[in-house]
Amino acid sequence: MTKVELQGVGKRYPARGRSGTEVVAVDDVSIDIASGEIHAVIGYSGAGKSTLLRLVNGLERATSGAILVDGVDITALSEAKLRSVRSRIGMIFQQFNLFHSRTIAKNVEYPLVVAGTPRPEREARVAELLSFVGLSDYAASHIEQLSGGQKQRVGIARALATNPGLILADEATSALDPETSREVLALLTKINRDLGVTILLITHEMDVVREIAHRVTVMEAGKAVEQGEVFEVFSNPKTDTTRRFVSTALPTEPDPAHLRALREKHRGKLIALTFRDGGADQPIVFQTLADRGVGVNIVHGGITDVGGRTFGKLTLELIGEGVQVEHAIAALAQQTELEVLA
Ligand SMILES: Nc1ncnc2c1ncn2[C@@H]1O[C@H](COP(=O)(O)OP(=O)(O)OP(=O)(O)O)[C@@H](O)[C@H]1O
Repeated sequence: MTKVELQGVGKRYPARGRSGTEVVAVDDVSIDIASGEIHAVIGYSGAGKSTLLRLVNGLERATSGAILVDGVDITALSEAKLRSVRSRIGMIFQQFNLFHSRTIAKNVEYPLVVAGTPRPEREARVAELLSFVGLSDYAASHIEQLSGGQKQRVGIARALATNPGLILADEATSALDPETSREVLALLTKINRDLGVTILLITHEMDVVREIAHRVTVMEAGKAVEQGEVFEVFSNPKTDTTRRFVSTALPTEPDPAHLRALREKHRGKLIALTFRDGGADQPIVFQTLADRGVGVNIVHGGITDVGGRTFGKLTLELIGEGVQVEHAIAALAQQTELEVLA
């Protein structure tokens, strides 16, 4: 279990050539990652996620701020001391970064060889790791004989070899299909839960965050623009960037063009209701409408799970006499978050 604290971290790259300008890849980012937490950093291309990850494993030096790994500021360490910190950090990559000329067992064994672990111990550990990731039968196979999901399992076994307290995952599932992604995410969840390993992952996929992260930082142009528990951040987004991520994976309100199309088709009053854990649920809403003799069509949206909690938006068409519909809207507004759309 490892705790990571980023305190006002910045990374600037000097201008390239005469006419170039300095690049601020990471700009005053602070993140507290508790021991045993799965923390996701989400952002679009160029937001600074990869740079941030390289700063945490010490492959690059921050130009400002402090990065404390279990209380030790790695920005101030010598290269030799940094290597020792790095040996307690496992890395997982989008393109797996495996040795194609070696067997699966040899790939997993590699960090143990580097760490100087004696051979009998290494062999036992490799067998244990392959069993943990469900690849015991593939020890003697070569990388090209494996599917993408299996390759990532080898990557994960290798990352776990030296018993790290922290795993850094760089777009670990971006190269995989949705089904295989879910299996790999389930394995990461198991590692976190059963072994207590802290995980810092970077991604541009909202589904990854929704499925496994406890807390999230949204990055944009090098800055951390939102941060907190996954449910809190995504059920109540404050920035356009976060709203755009939410709309890729969660049912939200129709955009203006879609709303116009809905309006063409549905002549009744259109309202959007927000459902969240602890709030009014659907039976109450539909009962309220039925009690007032108001008919209803669900025309857009859905309900899903965010960080293990219910969240969603439904756009409804209300059908009935004007005054009944107005009364129904007033009653619903008492029970749940409601917006009259058109
Ligand atoms: N070594 C470097 N030298 C100069 N600029 C760099 C360097 N590495 C990254 N950058 C710049 O820093 C910014 C952030 O890049 P970074 O790769 O960290 O973003 P990202 O969010 O990981 O995006 P992607 O998912 O596309 O990798 C970009 O403008 C990028 O061009």
